[in-house]
Amino acid sequence: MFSTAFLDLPPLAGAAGTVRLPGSKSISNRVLLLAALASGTTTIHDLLDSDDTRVMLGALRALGCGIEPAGSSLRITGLGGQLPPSLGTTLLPLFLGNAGTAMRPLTAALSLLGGEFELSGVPRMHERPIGDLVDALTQLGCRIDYLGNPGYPPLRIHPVSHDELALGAPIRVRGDVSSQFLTALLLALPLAAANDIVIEVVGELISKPYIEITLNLLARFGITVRRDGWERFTIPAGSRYSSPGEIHVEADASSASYFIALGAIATGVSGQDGIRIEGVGAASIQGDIRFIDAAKQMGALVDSGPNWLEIRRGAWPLKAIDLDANHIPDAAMTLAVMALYADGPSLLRNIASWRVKETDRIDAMANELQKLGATVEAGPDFIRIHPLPVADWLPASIRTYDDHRVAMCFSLAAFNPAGVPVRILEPHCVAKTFPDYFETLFSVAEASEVPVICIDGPTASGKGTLAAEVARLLGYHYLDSGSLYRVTGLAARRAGLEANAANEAQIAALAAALPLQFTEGKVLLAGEDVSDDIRTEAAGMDASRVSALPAVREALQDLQHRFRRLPGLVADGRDMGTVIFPDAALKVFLTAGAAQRAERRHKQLISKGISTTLDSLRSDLEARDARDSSRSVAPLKPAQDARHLDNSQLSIEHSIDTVLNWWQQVQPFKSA
Ligand SMILES: O=C(O)C1=C[C@@H](OP(=O)(O)O)[C@@H](O)[C@H](O)C1
Ligand SMILES: C=C(OP(=O)(O)O)C(=O)O
Repeated sequence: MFSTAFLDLPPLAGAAGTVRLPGSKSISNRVLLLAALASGTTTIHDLLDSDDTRVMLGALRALGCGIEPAGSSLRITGLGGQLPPSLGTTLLPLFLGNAGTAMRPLTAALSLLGGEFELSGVPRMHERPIGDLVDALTQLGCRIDYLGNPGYPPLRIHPVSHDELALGAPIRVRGDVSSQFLTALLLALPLAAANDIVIEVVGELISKPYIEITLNLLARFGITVRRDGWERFTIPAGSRYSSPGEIHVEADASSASYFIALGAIATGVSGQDGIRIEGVGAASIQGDIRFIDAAKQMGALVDSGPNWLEIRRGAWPLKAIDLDANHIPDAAMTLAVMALYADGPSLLRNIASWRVKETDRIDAMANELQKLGATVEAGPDFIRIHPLPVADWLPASIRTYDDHRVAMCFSLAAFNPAGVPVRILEPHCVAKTFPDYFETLFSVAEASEVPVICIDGPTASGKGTLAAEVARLLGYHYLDSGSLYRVTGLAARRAGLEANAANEAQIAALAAALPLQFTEGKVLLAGEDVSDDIRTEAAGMDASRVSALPAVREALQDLQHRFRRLPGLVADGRDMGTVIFPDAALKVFLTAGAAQRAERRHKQLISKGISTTLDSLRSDLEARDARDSSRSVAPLKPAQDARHLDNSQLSIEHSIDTVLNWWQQVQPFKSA
């Protein structure tokens, strides 16, 4: 996951390949709750691991459910419809983040389970309505207090015995603000179904397909709800949750919408065409699978099987769409960005519920689309988006409002024909349902040019620390080119290859494919931390022998180029800006006086228990500088277009700020 303050997406040129998507949020949280209410154990395969499921799991654990890993799956031991006596009458506070699928169903279930609970969430959760559900439950005899604003969480739930509940008359619930209120009642009321329980929906039910998910999963847990249209639902007398034993979670169809759109928008790359999505297919039980119909209407070519989808670009520009999107409220946000690439204005109607989700999504989408340059009209329950001509695209910093879907759908704007980059602020909000969204996008997308920052400089100038930190703050990859010969030497030694000309081709092949990663100050070779192994005297000797082999030098050059991957690279070394990445957008030549560098190295060595003198270190450094800058191959010299940074008197923070400021200066973004 990207935990950076912002993530810059360079203009993306194309995309192709296969993605396997994480589990459905709506299915995961329903199955977790049903497994918790049932007796016995349920093994859940392919469960989503994200903020929304973590808060649900945290709550279930606090309620006394058994939760243990079973390989890559999760085994839940249910409560059998009863809270453990150990919970007693003490107040149990439960924090549910911003998960509607946890807050609403748990409110209903806990009201019927008995016990004292306090349910709260993030500030936005306290602005998301729950009054219609609380009204339905209080009408039944449940006791729920508002701890903040009436109609909204946080809530205090008090115990009531089932004898006190008025279950004889139909329970009326409004369905026109959120379908999750009805879902919550359907999931929880089997707890009290001594007789038939009837639920009547007041007002036009929205987001209907989510009710179908609920009914489908209830059936998997042994409860068959009778349905009369969308107005009346009957939970039969004697209904009991019975675990299916094992259950698989489909991949998330709403998450699939970004990749379906990607297939519709992007041209292929390197001879490959189209996006294949695995884990969800046309037969999905999720309503958002109907996004494929909208995508097809806009021109996408879609093939599908039971558990996969394949999407290719068809019509281009896309065809404008006019759609009642009430049945796909989440995925429809993706259409709003696709509309930028259409042949006329697109209208998404009947989407008033957007205003009470993670943020006011109608306002958020209108604001951010306008920042890209688009003309947008919005009203209480619609949004109309005009396509964006090539010349009108602006490089924008997209505010994400702590809304995962805003972050994900705006990434699609990086495919703009104008070649402008897109900045996504607070990209970590995707953790709500798809923590590795951007990594997944980068695994199939290709940029015409991946940005590179080069930091070159003499030994002990602090370039490694500076470069690694700049990379971390930007979410970029990091290349410590100075360690490459050492790692190659080590890899050759481990493969039993003496570092000599006879083994040159083999060592070069090894070097070309080194599975290397530089993270958190460590050098990882195939995931193993070799930071100390490459610093030994012997490793130094091996390094200098392999570096004398021309084929190895060439292979390492290719390897270094391959570090240039989305979303960007910070490379440190001696010839990054001059030889390896001459087209880098920012080159920094980092220096410090020999005295300061000797002092830093001295401190470093002392801390490792190695004794040495400042004077000898300083003369070694000066001799090495002279050798480095006079050698014929890739001498240490600043690139012509490098910016010089002498950090002799600067703190590391100051150096980092300087480089980041320079980086901002070469970016086209205006502030958010
Ligand atoms: O029941 C569910 O799993 C959901 C129902 C929908 O909410 P509304 O019914 O409030 O539209 C949807 O937006 C949400 O992401 C998940
Ligand atoms: C509306 C959403 O979430 P929630 O389940 O919290 O309602 C969503 O995921 O788009």
